[in-house]
Amino acid sequence: MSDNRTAKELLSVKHLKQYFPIKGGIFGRTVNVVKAVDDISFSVNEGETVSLVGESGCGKSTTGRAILRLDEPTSGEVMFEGTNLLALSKSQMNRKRKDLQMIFQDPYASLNPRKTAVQVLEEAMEIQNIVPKKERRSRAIELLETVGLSAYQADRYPHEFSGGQRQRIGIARALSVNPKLIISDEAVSALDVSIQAQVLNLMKSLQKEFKLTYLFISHDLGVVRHISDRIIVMYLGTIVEIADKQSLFRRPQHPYTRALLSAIPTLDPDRKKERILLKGDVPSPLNPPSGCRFHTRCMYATDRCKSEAPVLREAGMGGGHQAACHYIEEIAEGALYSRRE
Ligand SMILES: Nc1ncnc2c1ncn2[C@@H]1O[C@H](COP(=O)(O)OP(=O)(O)OP(=O)(O)O)[C@@H](O)[C@H]1O
Repeated sequence: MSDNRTAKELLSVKHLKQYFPIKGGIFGRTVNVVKAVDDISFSVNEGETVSLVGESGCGKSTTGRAILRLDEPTSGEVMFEGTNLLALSKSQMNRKRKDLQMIFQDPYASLNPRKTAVQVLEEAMEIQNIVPKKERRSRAIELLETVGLSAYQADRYPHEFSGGQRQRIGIARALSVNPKLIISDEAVSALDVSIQAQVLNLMKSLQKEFKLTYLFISHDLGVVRHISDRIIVMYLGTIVEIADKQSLFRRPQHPYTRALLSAIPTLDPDRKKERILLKGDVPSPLNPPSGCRFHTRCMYATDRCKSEAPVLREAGMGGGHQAACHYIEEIAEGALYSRRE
């Protein structure tokens, strides 16, 4: 966990936009645009775990992919150790990828079925040319052991491993190039709950051992609660709230965050909470609502929310807690009542 007094910024995303053109007609013209990520800014400090959460389609994966330039962002800046990644040439960016690795939800899809575990890691080291050829195999085996696999499993193929073990290989592959930042995109979502906990604990211990920084993408607030230092809540391509984990869970400020948190089951009978049901589905990013994007589902929305987009501003008890809502104070004081039956 990072200490704010000594925190050093590793990644800073500024006004990032990712619009995907939708082509149509016989001439393949752009007929519409998906605003998957629409002007978001945030930073991640060295050694920190910052999570991006929100419902499916809110732009979490798109943000991760844009940072790594797996898709070229429409505009904005991605500052990594003071260098704007979006201004690098393709070959400079390829070299930089050593420092920024991504792990995915489905390691089976991202592992070559014809390569053994050890070959997967050797290949990653070869691409980045970081370990002399004759040392790669022993380094790969060492890494497999670091992530909890055994040397005798090194020459097995992906299909010979369980889902959790494959994710461990995915993590070892990311580690094999000595990254500084790991972007984890729903890395434990496909695993059974008990295996999820093991992989999350492994990620935590690797973070300490290798001084890693994580950007952790997940739709699951239970998982995010386990691993995060700070949490960023996204809704329809925008950020609605940023806070450290304790502040977010104890004092959520945005009506959307309140609704998300109210859906987490609690085992404590003294802390029964009222479930806030969100009406309707998430609108399409092809045609996002005017003003505050959440206004169509917000029980507090006024005419102002329909026309004026709120900006992120200090909320709650301060300390970096920010939310984008016109009525943070009124909602907190209970002065605004639900406008919907
Ligand atoms: N290459 C693309 N072309 C067109 N639209 C895209 C593309 N990639 C993503 N989108 C759209 O952008 C929006 C955001 O998608 P994204 O995958 O980032 O969401 P997410 O929050 O990660 O959700 P999920 O967990 O379901 O992947 C969605 O509406 C998605 O359909």
